[in-house]
Amino acid sequence: MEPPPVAPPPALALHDVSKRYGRRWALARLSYTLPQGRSLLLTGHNGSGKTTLLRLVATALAPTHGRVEVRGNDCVASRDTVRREVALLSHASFLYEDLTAHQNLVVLARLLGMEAPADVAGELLVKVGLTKRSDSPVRQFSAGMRKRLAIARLLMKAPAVALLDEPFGELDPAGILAMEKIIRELKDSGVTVVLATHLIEQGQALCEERLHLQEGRAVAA
Ligand SMILES: Nc1ncnc2c1ncn2[C@@H]1O[C@H](COP(=O)(O)OP(=O)(O)OP(=O)(O)O)[C@@H](O)[C@H]1O
Repeated sequence: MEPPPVAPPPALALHDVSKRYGRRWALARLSYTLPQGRSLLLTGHNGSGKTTLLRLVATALAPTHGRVEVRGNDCVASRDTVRREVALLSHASFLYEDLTAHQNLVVLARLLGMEAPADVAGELLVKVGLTKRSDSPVRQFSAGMRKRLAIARLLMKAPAVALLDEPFGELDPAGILAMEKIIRELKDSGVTVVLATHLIEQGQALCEERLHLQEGRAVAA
């Protein structure tokens, strides 16, 4: 008789995670498991720890105590593996200011070893509604345009886990609709979405699970 199939590791696992900045605990003894195939809405007031948690998962920070795992890989011990699987859309957009939108995406496409970088870049600019400004340098971009270009970068990376920190911030109504569509498409293609937002209605419509933080602890929403 065949042995029973091995269950896939969770998309995300937090094992008693704490993070301290100086004397301030931003996260305190957080444990949580997100099964594969589910998406997570992260809520909480300003300063409750959402960005800190996303940065731990993205391996931009290490926990002070405890362990964070992405698809069974420890975010500290297997940092390079995790980095290949996650992408973070954050307040800092990591764009080359003097390059155009199109050039920014071409640079990334080359780094990722893609064939036809210019074509891939062009298609993504259509998707995020930036074709009219594709040849403008990023330093001339508004906050919302930067957000659109940042999500194009994330899509190009095609991560298994997409970490979205306030993806709707700075976007106009059409941009919010476009972002919702992009998030739905990510989910439909099997990407795990972790979405931190103050727009709870939008977030609940997109995510099956919710984790609400209060002063770095998980509490009932
Ligand atoms: N680099 C840092 N140095 C010191 N303290 C920090 C740093 N980053 C965050 N903090 C503190 O950690 C706590 C959690 O901050 P965090 O940015 O994770 O919250 P947040 O839930 O994302 O807030 P917001 O909704 O305002 O984006 C806050 O008390 C904040 O002041």
